[in-house]
Amino acid sequence: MSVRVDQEAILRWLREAEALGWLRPLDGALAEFLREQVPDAPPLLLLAAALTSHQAGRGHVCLDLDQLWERAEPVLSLPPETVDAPEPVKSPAALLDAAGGRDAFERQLECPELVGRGPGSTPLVRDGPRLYLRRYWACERTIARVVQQRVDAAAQWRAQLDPATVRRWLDGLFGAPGGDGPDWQRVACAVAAGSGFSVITGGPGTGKTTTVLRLLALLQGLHGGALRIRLTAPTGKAAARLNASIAGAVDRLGLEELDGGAELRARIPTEVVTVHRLLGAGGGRRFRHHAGEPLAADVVVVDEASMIDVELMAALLEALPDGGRLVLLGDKDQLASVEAGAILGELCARADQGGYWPDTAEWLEAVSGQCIPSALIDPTGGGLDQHVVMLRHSHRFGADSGIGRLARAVNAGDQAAVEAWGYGHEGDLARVQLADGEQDPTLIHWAVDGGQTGLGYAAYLSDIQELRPGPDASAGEYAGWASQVLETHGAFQLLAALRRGPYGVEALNERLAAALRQRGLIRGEGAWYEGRPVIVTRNDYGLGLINGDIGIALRVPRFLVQSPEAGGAGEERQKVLRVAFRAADGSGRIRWVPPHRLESVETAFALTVHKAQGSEFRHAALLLPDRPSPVLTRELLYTGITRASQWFTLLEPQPAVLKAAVRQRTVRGGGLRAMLEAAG
Ligand SMILES: Nc1ncnc2c1ncn2[C@@H]1O[C@H](COP(=O)(O)OP(=O)(O)OP(=O)(O)O)[C@@H](O)[C@H]1O
Repeated sequence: MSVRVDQEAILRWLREAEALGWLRPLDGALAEFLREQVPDAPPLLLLAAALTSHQAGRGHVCLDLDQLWERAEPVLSLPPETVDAPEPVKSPAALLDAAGGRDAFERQLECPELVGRGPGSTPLVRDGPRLYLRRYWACERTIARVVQQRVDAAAQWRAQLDPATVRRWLDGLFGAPGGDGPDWQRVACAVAAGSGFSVITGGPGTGKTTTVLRLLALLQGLHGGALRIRLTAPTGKAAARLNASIAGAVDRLGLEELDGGAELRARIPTEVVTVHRLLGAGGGRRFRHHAGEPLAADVVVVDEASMIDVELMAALLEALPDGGRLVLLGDKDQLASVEAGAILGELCARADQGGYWPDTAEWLEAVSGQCIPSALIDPTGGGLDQHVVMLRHSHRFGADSGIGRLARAVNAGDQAAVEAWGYGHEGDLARVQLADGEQDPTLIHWAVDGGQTGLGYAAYLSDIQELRPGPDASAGEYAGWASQVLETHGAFQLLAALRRGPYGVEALNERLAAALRQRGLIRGEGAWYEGRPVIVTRNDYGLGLINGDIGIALRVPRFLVQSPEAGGAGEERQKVLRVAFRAADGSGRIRWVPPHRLESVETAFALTVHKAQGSEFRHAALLLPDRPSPVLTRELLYTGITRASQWFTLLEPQPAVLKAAVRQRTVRGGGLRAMLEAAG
């Protein structure tokens, strides 16, 4: 039975949902704005607009109406982070039902002044079962158009290559082909060499970086070293990380052994910039480079492409010159961008199955010498699938690695394998039950002492005391100390799925600080104390800090941070608290920042998995909450597990939560795939 749900009832619900923190003020403001534009706007349309905006704020480009009707709660993640809606606020699903079901809802979305079906100026766009804010629809359309142009031009790109020459180069770079099954790294180089647009996806340690560097050597080899190549990553953190590792990775390629290898090496760039910098971010929203002023680049490589959002991707694709080649690298199974868009996931939707056409497989064999397994050949595959390669072998986590096995099982949704994982510590994995809920001292034992691994926070806090430079130490010695403390700190990280509640990072940070104080590992009250680890939550160009940077508060002599050359004694040697950050340029230099200058930082004893994306720790411990939550998904678990390079610990109060999380997929609304299929 339907009840009357009028505009006032909807707007009241939106205000209540906002007061509860379920929706952002922006979401309700959109509904109010639409009502001002069209005073008799259908009430459910106002609700749908607010929910579309809510989805955009949570990383969804659109509101998928089919999914909304199937399972509103996980799709909207409402009520958030808790399972029960406090009475008397209805869940949105109950509200929709009360309003008369899907037919009534669909009828109310027919409002041409506010909802368009394509290009135009309405604030909302309806495309199939998807409802978009116009801006996101336009971005997705741009991405689909540019990708489709390049997919359509595949034959021309391949025709420019002589298969025998490519094969010779690949043999030089990879050695003669051999081994069981195809070497997907070679296949990836072949796919990307024969295409203006390609995607190389793979889990941790599958060799994405190594492969792309070989690809660049191949392309430079084929073009006489004349290509202008740009390396880029969506976040400053990811760019800095690649910057720090790329020179070493180029060295390991062994290019010197090739004819002309030294010149080739010199033609492979090692500088990685953010996509914003590449495009020339100014003060406003427009970039310096766009369709009318394309980038001066022949090849653009985007690392960590799973973290790129639709707006940035659309801007990048528009700025790509016609003959420019784009290569996206990333792990399709990781959590997607926090901003709107799960582009890599959508582009790689069929990467596991291959979907290569027989003539693609034939061409790939001719140029790479690798035979594509018949299970991955499909004459009905999509055009886009011919441009996607998945690296399937991890060089970091071999068959005997527990972390690798667990990550694969979680990723595949293999509940039996996950359930078979018993409590205890074996090899590189530990599964620990917290019998006494969030107050269980075992949690502190693992976070502070690292359990059997010995890698917990006590290690860096001890370094602070034990390695502290003597009274006459130089600025360089202080920097060396800070560098060591940051290094030891970076070996361990406690991760949590949630922000709020007893198992969320906020409560954990407080609990850990109290436990460390009790142990005498940190001293002093107040917000700032020596040893406080902080994470930067917003880019601060003035200070040269980027979102995701981690620093540690340390006591240093005043002279050091005011005028390092001055030296000094007595008064001058008085200690002040400064936060030590590693400079982002990969130089390892230490920057000392006064705490009061840091406007957007949070304590980092515990981090959400989202925040830790793009980082890696020797030991990562993931704490699950005591009951299922819409945010606790397979992708979140996988991303958490793969942050660990040597040891992974799962801390859980309730074994059922892990099982539920493995079953639950992150639902991302997005129509890129549908747009490409419609165009192809
Ligand atoms: N074909 C290969 N043979 C042997 N070792 C390899 C091969 N490819 C990569 N490696 C090694 O595996 C490790 C991981 O490689 P790489 O850093 O390229 O992977 P990635 O996928 O970029 O990793 P990440 O998870 O950091 O993104 C490196 O030590 C690299 O030298």
